[in-house]
Amino acid sequence: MAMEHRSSTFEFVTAEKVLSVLSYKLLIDAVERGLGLFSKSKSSSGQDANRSSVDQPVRTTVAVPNKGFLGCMPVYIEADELLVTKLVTFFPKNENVPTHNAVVAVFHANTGVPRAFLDGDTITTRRTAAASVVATKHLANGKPTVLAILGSGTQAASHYEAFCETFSSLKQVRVWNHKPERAKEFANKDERRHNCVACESVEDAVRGADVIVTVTSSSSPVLMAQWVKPGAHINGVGACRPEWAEIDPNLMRSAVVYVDSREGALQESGDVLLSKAEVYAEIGEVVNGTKTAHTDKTTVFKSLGMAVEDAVAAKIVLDELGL
Ligand SMILES: NC(=O)C1=CN([C@@H]2O[C@H](COP(=O)(O)OP(=O)(O)OC[C@H]3O[C@@H](n4cnc5c(N)ncnc54)[C@H](O)[C@@H]3O)[C@@H](O)[C@H]2O)C=CC1
Ligand SMILES: O=C(O)C1=NCCCC1
Repeated sequence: MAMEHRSSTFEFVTAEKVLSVLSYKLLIDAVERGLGLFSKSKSSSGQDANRSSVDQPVRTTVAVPNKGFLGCMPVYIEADELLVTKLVTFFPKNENVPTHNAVVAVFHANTGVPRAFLDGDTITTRRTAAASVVATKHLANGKPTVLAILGSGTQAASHYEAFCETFSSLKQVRVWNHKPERAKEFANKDERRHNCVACESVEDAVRGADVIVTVTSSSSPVLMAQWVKPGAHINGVGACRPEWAEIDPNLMRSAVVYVDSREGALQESGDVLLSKAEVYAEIGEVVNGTKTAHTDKTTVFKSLGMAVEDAVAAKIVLDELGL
């Protein structure tokens, strides 16, 4: 009987349904608030009326040797009564199926009963780009006109969309891929990409760019310090393993480094760990006004991805669909 009750109470929300309601307009504001709540939860005392309680341990992973990993990303956000976990796999060598696959499970916070399961690929794709937009809004030096994207996969596409939608000042988007034909395919995908040009080298793509996004599956640095314009802002989105890096260690050490979670970065980010760069702040601390946005300096936002971002995205989907 209990099983019958359960199976009739939770829904599976497909990728199509998620995409139909998860707009960047809603998502960027929600992710910004989520990042702020996450950083506030650790900095204020239990007596503080403005305290927010977000319980989000660092992602746990199990490896499948020479293939990939399964990550488990739980969170509880007291303010929203959200009890959520994402299960995500990353198999970078996949050829004919996506490299990332995920489901997001939402539970009723007062009973622990399952409420809904959502396609997690679409949530991961969009909320990651939304987090980069939030960091760029706070850390870019003025209105960006040139964006460089290194990598041309799923995240490249979502970052392209989210950035073009948010920053009307953008005049040119340059894209690079280690397989040049893939950069050309990306730039020529459809007429909406009229402002997009494929570049032969990373240097051609990033020279003079105001904002750079690294979204590759590379395990060694692709973005070199000497090519980056002083004052540029970089969103480092790939390299989610402690032994992987996408960004020149000299660039990591000379830039002001922001992260999504300090604890996460110190466990998972090869860009931070291998370079021994100092982490200046969490981006949520900038959102909360407790740390400075050094917009006049070269800045790096090292993003690893957080459950709090998945949870606020899931909330938008459930609210919009009335579930
Ligand atoms: N920070 C976050 O929240 C998240 C980070 N990611 C990471 O972002 C990166 C991109 O993810 P997706 O676009 O979904 O993956 P994808 O598999 O769709 O694209 C990967 C891109 O990297 C390129 N690439 C592969 N090997 C390379 C190499 N050795 N050098 C340079 N480029 C190489 C591929 O050609 C492709 O353009 C991955 O590292 C992924 O793990 C993904 C999701 C969330
Ligand atoms: O936050 C996520 O989701 C992921 N981050 C790093 C790569 C796997 C998925």
